[in-house]
Amino acid sequence: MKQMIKPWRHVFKLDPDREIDDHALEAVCMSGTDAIMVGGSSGVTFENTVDLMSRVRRFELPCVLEVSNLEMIVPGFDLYMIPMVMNTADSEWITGQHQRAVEEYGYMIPWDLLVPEGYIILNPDSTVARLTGAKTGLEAAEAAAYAQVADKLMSLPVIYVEYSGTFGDMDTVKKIHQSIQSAKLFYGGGIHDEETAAKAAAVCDTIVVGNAVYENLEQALLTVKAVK
Ligand SMILES: CC(C)=CCC/C(C)=C/CC/C(C)=C/CC/C(C)=C/CC/C(C)=C/CC/C(C)=C/CC/C(C)=C/COP(=O)(O)OP(=O)(O)O
Ligand SMILES: O=P(O)(O)OC[C@@H](O)CO
Ligand SMILES: [Mg+2]
Repeated sequence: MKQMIKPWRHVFKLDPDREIDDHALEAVCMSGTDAIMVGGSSGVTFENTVDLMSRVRRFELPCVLEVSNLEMIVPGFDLYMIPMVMNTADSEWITGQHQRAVEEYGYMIPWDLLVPEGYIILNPDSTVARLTGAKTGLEAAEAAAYAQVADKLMSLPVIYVEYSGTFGDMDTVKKIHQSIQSAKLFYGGGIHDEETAAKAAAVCDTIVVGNAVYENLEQALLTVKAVK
């Protein structure tokens, strides 16, 4: 099951805390994207997550949950992506919440469906950077070293370079990509049209498009074309 992420080149990330009408949701799900990732850094609850999952489930593409709090865990997703923030000193976001989740869910956890992600958060102005106390002012070599810790020491299957809200430094993403061996590199942040999609797709395995869906859907849909 976990292998399903390997060929993904394009993912739309939908936020349960934001409105999307049926017409827009259909366009996103029928766009040719490889998967829908459900997630967000704030305002995500059990209710709004169930609602979005059941609407996405009308379409035939993979639908995965990116877990950012314990309240949003809903059964029925294809996979559960579990962020572990590499560049924070606050262990709460590396193993702390995870330890409590395992304690709480215990034997119910479908381990085969869990995909840990080594998160490297690089936009200092993002909600997620503030929330996790991420050390964002990294040189490319420093970021690449975090990526190698995730890939070569911790054997995480996914490294996620997160510039949520802004288009990042593609040289840094490229250096990270060149430095890793086994993990798949996801990039997200500020991809809003075909051009930014193509630039990001050239330096990572999988691009993730979030806010653009809500800000300019027509342009957001063109990001699929850039990687296919
Ligand atoms: C029966 C059944 C299905 C059981 C469920 C099994 C399961 C999934 C068990 C849990 C196992 C487990 C170990 C869970 C971990 C729990 C947890 C809360 C971990 C913490 C994760 C973490 C580090 C969160 C920090 C925030 C983060 C990295 C969020 C990722 C999403 C993100 C960056 C969104 C960006 O948000 P966006 O909305 O774009 O931001 P803006 O507001 O700035 O736009
Ligand atoms: O919303 P954007 O900036 O596209 O970022 C996508 C994703 O990486 C957010 O977690
Ligand atoms: Mg967002």
